[in-house]
Amino acid sequence: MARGTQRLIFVALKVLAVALALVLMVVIIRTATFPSYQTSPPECKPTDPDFIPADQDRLARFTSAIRFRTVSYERGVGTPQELSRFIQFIRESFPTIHGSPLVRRQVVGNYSLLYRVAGSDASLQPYMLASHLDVVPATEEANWEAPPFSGQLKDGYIYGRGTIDIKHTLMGCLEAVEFLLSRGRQPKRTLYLAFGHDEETGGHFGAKVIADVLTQQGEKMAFILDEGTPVGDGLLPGVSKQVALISVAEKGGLQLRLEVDEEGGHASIPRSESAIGILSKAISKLEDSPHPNMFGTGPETRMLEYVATEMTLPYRMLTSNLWLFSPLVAWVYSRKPQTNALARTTTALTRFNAGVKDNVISPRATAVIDHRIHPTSSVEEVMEFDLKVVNDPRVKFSVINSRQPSPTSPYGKDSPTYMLLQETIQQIFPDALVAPTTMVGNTDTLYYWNLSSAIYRFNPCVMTSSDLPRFHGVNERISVKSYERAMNFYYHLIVNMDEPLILKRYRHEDDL
Ligand SMILES: CCCCCCCC/C=C\CCCCCCCC(=O)N[C@@H](Cc1ccccc1)C(=O)O
Ligand SMILES: [Zn+2]
Ligand SMILES: [Zn+2]
Repeated sequence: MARGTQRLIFVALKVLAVALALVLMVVIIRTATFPSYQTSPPECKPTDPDFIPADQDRLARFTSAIRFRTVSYERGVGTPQELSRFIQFIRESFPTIHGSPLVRRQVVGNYSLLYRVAGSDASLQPYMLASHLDVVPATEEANWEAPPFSGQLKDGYIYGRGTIDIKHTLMGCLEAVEFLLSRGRQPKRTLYLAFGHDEETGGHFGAKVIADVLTQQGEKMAFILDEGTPVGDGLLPGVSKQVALISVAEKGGLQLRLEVDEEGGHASIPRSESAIGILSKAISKLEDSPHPNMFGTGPETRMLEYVATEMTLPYRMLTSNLWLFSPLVAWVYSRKPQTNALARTTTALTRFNAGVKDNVISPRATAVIDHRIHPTSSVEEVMEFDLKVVNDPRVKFSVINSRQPSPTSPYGKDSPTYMLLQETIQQIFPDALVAPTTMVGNTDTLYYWNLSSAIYRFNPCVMTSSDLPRFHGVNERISVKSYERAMNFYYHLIVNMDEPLILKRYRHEDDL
């Protein structure tokens, strides 16, 4: 090798070594100095004078609520009589709310409830706590440890459909307001309680109508809090502490029907391709072609940064240096369904129908695909992607339902409402970190976009990964302690909203 070439290689190696040393230094410095986003407000204790205990009466009210079979089956098909009975039960169970001159109650869309609790200072913008009255059906009843509509108490847990989705927040909000009013207190800021009756089938006749009513009344909310992500225990890799996840955005949705119509006929004289075969190839292509991994562009990235300082060293190093390791973390995210759902638009094949008889070639095959769209993508982008992937004019696409991803609500120290939520969560869950994230399922908040630019989705309940299948699944349950925390969470949120110290600390948005 010529001496000139040798020298060049030597210099190149030296430059590379210096560059690597510099990168390593930056990685170490960032790991050591990465900021903490957590706060430590005073903990809420059972000895506090304004602690709401899960006493016999409150537990009896909650278990009774679980016994109402307020099931939604499909769009427009629910259980109207049971909803009416449940509404009557609510009316009788919370006498202070329903007798208070401060409270106006409206039944909206026949079965949804909208309460307005008048604040003492009309100059302050109101806010809204949302939940829903309906539940999904309970299947596999025989596999439940206690019947799904029993509200049975077993080993410290209340069993039943709706215990974590979402009658605990519905009843929790009502208990909090009842407690507040029965102590003769009036909030400074007006608050709304909005309870839709068909969230589980898209909210078309409940939340949508609530939103119309509020829009007609010209209301704008300082913030809205609806059902959402839980306090995760062991859900985030590399974090041993619990992490309360506040969803500051919600994925969009695109439900597509795919249809192939071909000639059918006798199974003894088949053609080379059938409707079933053509459709199978199309959906198999879609399943094999995931939408791009968007890690690094949405709240899923910030979620990691919010807990970075509490992570084990390898994770902490990666998370504090996403400028370098983002592709690696994106790959890690794609490996598990829960994190994969946060990082990209997902594709779920939910229905496949064809054929009527063993020896008849079906002239028709249909399938349904349920996409959940990443906050940085759109319905149009997803449609275009799918058409390109399938690339077969024999496969007809039609849209069953679509919703764009939500706007992202403000979060972090610059947002007083987010900080109010964070601090309230840490009062009730003192061991938990708090982080923003994206809601991968959909909620009634879709209809509330025009009412507020600060919409949050949170479920005040600790959940491990083994609890997640209980959502819409078998053995849905909540511990008595968790229900107690839910009631106190809403009560403290209401009180904190009027607490000058907390507001002063973060006050620099006009709406607060
Ligand atoms: C590190 C990862 C942490 C991620 C944690 C994820 C925790 C997930 C927690 C809860 C998920 C379950 C709650 C989902 C509730 C969504 C409510 C729902 O099912 N909505 C329906 C709405 C709908 C829309 C259109 C037609 C019918 C119904 C839905 O999304 O399908
Ligand atoms: Zn729900
Ligand atoms: Zn649900």
